[in-house]
Amino acid sequence: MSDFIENETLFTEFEHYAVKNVIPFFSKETRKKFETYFYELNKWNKKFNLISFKNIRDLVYRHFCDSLYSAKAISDILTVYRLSIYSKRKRKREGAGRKQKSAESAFKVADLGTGSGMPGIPVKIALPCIKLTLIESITKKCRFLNNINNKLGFNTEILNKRAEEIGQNTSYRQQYDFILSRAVSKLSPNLEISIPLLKIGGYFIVHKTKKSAESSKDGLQSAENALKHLGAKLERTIYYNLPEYESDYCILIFKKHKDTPANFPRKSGIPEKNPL
Ligand SMILES: C[S@@+](CC[C@H](N)C(=O)[O-])C[C@H]1O[C@@H](n2cnc3c(N)ncnc32)[C@H](O)[C@@H]1O
Repeated sequence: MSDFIENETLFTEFEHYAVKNVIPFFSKETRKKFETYFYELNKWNKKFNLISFKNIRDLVYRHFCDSLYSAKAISDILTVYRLSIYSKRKRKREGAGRKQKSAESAFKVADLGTGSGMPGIPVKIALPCIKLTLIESITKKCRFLNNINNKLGFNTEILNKRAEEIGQNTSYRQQYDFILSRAVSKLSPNLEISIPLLKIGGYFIVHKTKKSAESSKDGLQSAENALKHLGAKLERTIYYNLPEYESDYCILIFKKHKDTPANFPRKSGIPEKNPL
């Protein structure tokens, strides 16, 4: 019972924080889905060690809240193009045309190196109309992803493969509007496995700490060559803090402006071992 009250209070705090700082729309359904994800992650993590978190506050703030900043980045980008992703329900009520609705729900988003679903699952909870693909090379994590996909009633595509392989497959190459990535690798290899999946004009949204984005070894400076080869440019950086954490966080948003040459991504492991 005390666990239940503790979780209820935590989720109410989380909801208030999210609505004030990250996403404007948090329905009862949104909360229920986050609770289901929280419950399933706690249950599976005991057996399969899918993700590290110190306690339940850490799971909710450092993982869920942080992931929601990817949803904010997507909706900010779409707002610039006057395509509010939150408006689908409102337009439905108002009886808007079928053509407009199908255009909005056609955004294809992939989370590359998603692990136990972050940031992809929180983003799909916040923005249910996106078409989501989760890419993860470890099978036990994909088993969890299949389970949570069913529990949440989503029709997410789950690819249990290396991103290098997917990036050379014509069914996936240059097919996505947004690629998301969090804690997968250093910036240059992360760009090499992500940018080939984007359509021209698509966005790569990557979570970093401010410190790592600015570091000469891992950060933006070290990725200049990769960006030139891959045909992408840094468009924008969003800085933010998370409640209870001292680090400064940021999201780097890159835009793809031309075709990626056919030799990228290179074979599995090479982008990491021998960064561009
Ligand atoms: C540190 S975890 C982060 C997981 C998740 N993004 C998060 O923020 O909690 C990195 C994940 O990326 C996956 N990964 C790393 N390189 C990959 C690749 N080339 N293709 C597919 N998955 C990859 C790993 O298996 C691992 O599950």
